[in-house]
Amino acid sequence: MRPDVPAPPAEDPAGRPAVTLRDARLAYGNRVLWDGLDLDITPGEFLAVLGANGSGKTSFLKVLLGLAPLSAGSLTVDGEPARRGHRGIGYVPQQKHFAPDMPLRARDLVGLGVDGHKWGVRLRGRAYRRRVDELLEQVGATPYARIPVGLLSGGEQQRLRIAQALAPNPRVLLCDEPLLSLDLNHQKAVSALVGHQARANGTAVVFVTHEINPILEHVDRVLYLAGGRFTIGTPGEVMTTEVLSKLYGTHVEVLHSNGRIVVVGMPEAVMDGHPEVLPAGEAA
Ligand SMILES: Nc1ncnc2c1ncn2[C@@H]1O[C@H](COP(=O)(O)OP(=O)(O)OP(=O)(O)O)[C@@H](O)[C@H]1O
Repeated sequence: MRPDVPAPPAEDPAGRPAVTLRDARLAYGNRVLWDGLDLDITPGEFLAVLGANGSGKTSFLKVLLGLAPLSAGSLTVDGEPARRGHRGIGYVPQQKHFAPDMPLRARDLVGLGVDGHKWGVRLRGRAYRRRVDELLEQVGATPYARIPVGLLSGGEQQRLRIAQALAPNPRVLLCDEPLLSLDLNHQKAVSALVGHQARANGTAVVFVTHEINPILEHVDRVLYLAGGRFTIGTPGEVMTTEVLSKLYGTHVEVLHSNGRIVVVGMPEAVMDGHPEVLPAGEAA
């Protein structure tokens, strides 16, 4: 019988990036979300994707998931063209509640991540149970392991989704606002868990968020999207008044206080999700 616990991702002998985008463009009609995007995400890197509503953060993940085709340019994920159902990708979708009558306990949901979503009768050994227990423990879900998922709170359900996505030890982990509806302690715990997944297991993390502060200590680079433009760099390089003002095309103020970053004065048109009012242009 094959072991139920996945092995850590093998070192890539070629040292190739986990994700490679070249001259990538995504546009819906004449609305350009980004253009000329060149990006290598290396194994173990933690990339935060930031931007206002409608700037294209979720669309970026959809492209990596093979759910939306690039309008131009190329993309490989784990050395292959992006495609649906890639086993090397873990995905934490934007939060949706499970139906109250969903016939699945919390530990069963996490177990689906461990044994590859295979339905039907399976012999599940001690290694499987140990891995599920470990994941439940890591997200603080042990106390509700036997409760049907539909009866859990939004935050409790979210922690299970994170455990499920981490279960196969993915090469690439895509997270779409995973901290929404988590309290501060669980935001910290989940951020640390995802950060640890990157460092310890070489998983490349792409983390979409409106709020960089809870993940700041784990982030290597930021991809900041705004008004059809983007900029990429370390948080220290990107989160400055000068860089974000250039990106938004108007003066915004980036304040640093007690280790937190606050962006003040983003233009209404961008915050309203109508980025086409700003000219699409080159990367800042
Ligand atoms: N399939 C589609 N066809 C046309 N337009 C789309 C499609 N998918 C997304 N869009 C548009 O692209 C823009 C970016 O959407 P996206 O969901 O990627 O934004 P976001 O940055 O994740 O926003 P939010 O922070 O509100 O979740 C939006 O204006 C959206 O309406």
